[in-house]
Amino acid sequence: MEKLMVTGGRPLRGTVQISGAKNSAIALIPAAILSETMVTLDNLPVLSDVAIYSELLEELNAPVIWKDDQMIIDPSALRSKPMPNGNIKKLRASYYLMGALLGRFGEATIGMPGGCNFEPRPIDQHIKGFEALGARVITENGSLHIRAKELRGAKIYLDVVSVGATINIMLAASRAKGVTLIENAAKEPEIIDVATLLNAMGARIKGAGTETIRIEGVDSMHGCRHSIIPDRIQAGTYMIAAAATHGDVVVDNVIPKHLEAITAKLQEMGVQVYEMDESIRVVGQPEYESVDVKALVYPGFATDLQSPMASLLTQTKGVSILSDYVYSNRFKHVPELARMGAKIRVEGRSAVIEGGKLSAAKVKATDLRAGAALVIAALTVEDGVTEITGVEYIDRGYDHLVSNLSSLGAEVWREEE
Ligand SMILES: CC(=O)N[C@H]1[C@@H](OP(=O)(O)OP(=O)(O)OC[C@H]2O[C@@H](n3ccc(=O)[nH]c3=O)[C@H](O)[C@@H]2O)O[C@H](CO)[C@@H](O)[C@@H]1O
Ligand SMILES: C=C(OP(=O)(O)O)C(=O)O
Repeated sequence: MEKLMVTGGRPLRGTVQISGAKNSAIALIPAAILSETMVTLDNLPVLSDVAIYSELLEELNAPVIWKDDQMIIDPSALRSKPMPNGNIKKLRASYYLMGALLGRFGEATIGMPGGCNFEPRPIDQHIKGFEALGARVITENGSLHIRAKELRGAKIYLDVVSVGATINIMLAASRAKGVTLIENAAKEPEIIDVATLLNAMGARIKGAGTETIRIEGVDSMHGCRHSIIPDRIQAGTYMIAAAATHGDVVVDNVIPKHLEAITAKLQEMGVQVYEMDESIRVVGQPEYESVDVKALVYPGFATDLQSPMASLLTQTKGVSILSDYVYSNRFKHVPELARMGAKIRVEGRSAVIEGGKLSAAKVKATDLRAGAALVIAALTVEDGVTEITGVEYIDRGYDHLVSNLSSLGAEVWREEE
């Protein structure tokens, strides 16, 4: 196991290139198995979740060629197989194999997903969707057994706006007979990205990115080439890090529209943010106003940026309230930030954060974005070296983190624990 070492106190300066979105990639890879011929994905991020997913496809007899930021998936000899354990447990998005295998074979046996379990993350809306499409779903020995004699289009109203359920239902419904309507669908950019790939593979999906998605099932799907959208969460993390270190950073290869909520919040604090065509420049200032932030579903402030934002809010001159309306208890970073001297406490679904200087400490990343929060906090520390363990979580979502931060002038390195 490795740990991350950070000597902070240096403003980040320069340009950072953002890779493709993790949350798209790990939905697009399983989506590819709905095709009978080869699918090529470009702008793929180099992340542990992507590596695990490519192994999952190999297990299903779909060979994968992955070089740099391109993956070629050959699902022509794909076979249906129960996948109760192993790699399935290593990532959250393994649940997309439920929808994809159900669509392709009318059956799937998949273990309960793993990944970042910062709080219970039910999948009842996924199950409700599969059942509405005519599948029988049984939970046994920690796996879901999903079978359908025939998948039939249906109208599905999601009780909770869920990214995963929206995508999983889209996957299965693409190969159902007739029309499926998903009402109260999630609107995240990654959902549009998945619909774009599926349509290029021959699906008939309309309305992705709105709260009603219409899917007309098709009998067969074919290969295509697709370029993954930029990772708005990685981009937002670098924007926050630039502000927290009072630096000046151009975050390149992004879709500024996807970053409007974080841009607006940084500007409200007094950070200068300039939007360009495919990049955003963040110019830090000596002092920041405290602000209140509410994490919501898209286009609201992303919950995945809530923990990194907590670190920035320790650098203001007042008291900020950071609430999460997607996850009620996503605050595992709070005790770790407190170890670094942050005046922070949890009240209900909010963190109350009083500005003040942080100090170096030994801290632990307990999940992906909690890890990002600790890296940002460590970058602000003026004296000493911060040690961050649990780097394997950070590697789920940030590729080239050490080289990216180093090229921006940070002193960051990895060491064996
Ligand atoms: C792989 C991936 O894309 N992960 C993202 C995805 O996770 P994921 O798709 O798992 O998150 P959801 O959008 O489903 O979850 C949103 C909320 O709905 C609840 N819920 C969800 C499904 C369900 O069946 N029942 C239910 O109650 C969850 O507990 C949560 O409170 O969206 C989250 C919310 O933007 C992000 O934090 C994750 O980074
Ligand atoms: C929670 C996250 O991912 P996952 O849903 O894959 O655990 C995240 O990306 O912040």
